[in-house]
Amino acid sequence: MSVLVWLKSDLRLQDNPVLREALGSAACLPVYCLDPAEFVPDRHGITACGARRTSFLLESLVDLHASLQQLGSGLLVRIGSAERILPQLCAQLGIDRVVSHAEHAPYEQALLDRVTAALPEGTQVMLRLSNALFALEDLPFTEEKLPQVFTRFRHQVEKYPPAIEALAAPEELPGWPAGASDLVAGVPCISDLGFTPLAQEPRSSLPYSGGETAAKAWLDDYLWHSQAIRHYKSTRNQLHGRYFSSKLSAALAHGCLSPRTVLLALRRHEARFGANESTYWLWFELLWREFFRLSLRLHGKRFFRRGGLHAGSPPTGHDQRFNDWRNAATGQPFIDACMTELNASGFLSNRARQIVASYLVHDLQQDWRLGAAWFQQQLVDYDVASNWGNWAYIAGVGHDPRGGRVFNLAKQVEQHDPEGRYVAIWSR
Ligand SMILES: Cc1cc2nc3c(=O)[nH]c(=O)nc-3n(C[C@H](O)[C@H](O)[C@H](O)COP(=O)(O)OP(=O)(O)OC[C@H]3O[C@@H](n4cnc5c(N)ncnc54)[C@H](O)[C@@H]3O)c2cc1C
Repeated sequence: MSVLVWLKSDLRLQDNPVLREALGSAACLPVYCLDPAEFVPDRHGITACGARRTSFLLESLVDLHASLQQLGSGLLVRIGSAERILPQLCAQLGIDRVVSHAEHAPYEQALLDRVTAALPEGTQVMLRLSNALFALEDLPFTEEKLPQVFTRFRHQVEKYPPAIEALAAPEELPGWPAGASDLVAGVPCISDLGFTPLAQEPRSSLPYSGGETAAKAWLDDYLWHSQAIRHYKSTRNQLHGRYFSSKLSAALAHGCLSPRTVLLALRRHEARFGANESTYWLWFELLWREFFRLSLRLHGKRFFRRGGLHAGSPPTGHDQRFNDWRNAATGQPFIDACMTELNASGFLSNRARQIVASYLVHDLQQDWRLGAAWFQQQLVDYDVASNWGNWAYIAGVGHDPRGGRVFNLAKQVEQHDPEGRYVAIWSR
């Protein structure tokens, strides 16, 4: 059996069920497709994937390629759409089976369907859920019965905790199929995708670069060396710095770490040093991530509608105020500092995300979906479910039982940046 492993947001060896499916096959070709459509601006001048995330992605691919080479394999990275590239490779190399990550979002599912339909007749497709905390069959409710309020979801999961296990990294992998040796492995540069190479942003709070190796080292630092986790509950709403929150979002979004690997490491930390309210709170936040993923699976395209899950009526349309917001030119120093950080570094603390999102929707009265699209372009840790789910929540058309969150800018600044230190950092 000759297997093509189509990697997407699962760029790691450890706890990767997709890669594990290739073990025991005669040949295996790991492939990643960089779709140029992701880098083309839409009518608002917004691309699906901006330069900072692309840079992190390419670093992750370089790291994965090196790790795969050590196992006797390697990563084939192609620029082009998966629906064109994968069927061609399957036909050219006589691939019997394509293994990939099962999707939970409609756009990604539609692509998967198109790829499947275009594969040569007889090619099997095998899908594995690789970035979820829980297997669907282990949840204490069916997918359709997902509680619509997070607290109820959390209570159910805590009352009937699903099993958490992580797969070991493979120790070796089958080589590439015969005929693949003339294909060139390796990763393109960012300029091949139309971006100007970026310098590191010295003020960035994101403490690591792309790839499983860096992500594992950061997780070790956070849980074991610095033990910053022990104060997470009291620091998580801060705005700037290396250790105020876990910074695991980028590693999770690109699949450099699986959520199960993170949770099991957290449990080991608790077994050694004791659980406290901070270790509990990291689990709590990982549950939010899982909740949004399950919700997106259930609600599909409704997740992206202006009226969201309840056919609500948040502000519609946009004008110059949206451009001012995205260009950090609103004239509100705190909002402009946040947007400067986002645009320069690709990262923003959770509190800053909430404040700028609330400001765009509730103060500037702009369509929340444009804000979500701008975050999608700019965030290194962009995750379809977490991004659109949080934006809808703040706009009052998502899962918030209180019907949306309005953050009073003056109060937030008073509470979180009373001396203007954060604004000073990002106004330079
Ligand atoms: C408007 C808006 C947009 C957002 N867009 C994204 C996004 O695209 N990708 C993303 O990963 N998170 C998003 N978040 C959630 C949250 O802001 C980030 O996960 C967090 O700031 C990342 O930093 P951290 O890893 O240090 O988080 P920590 O506070 O250390 O949390 C640990 C992990 O829990 C998860 N998590 C924490 N808060 C949330 C939350 N509110 N919703 C879902 N998961 C959460 C993340 O995986 C995070 O890495 C968004 C929040 C808002 C308000």
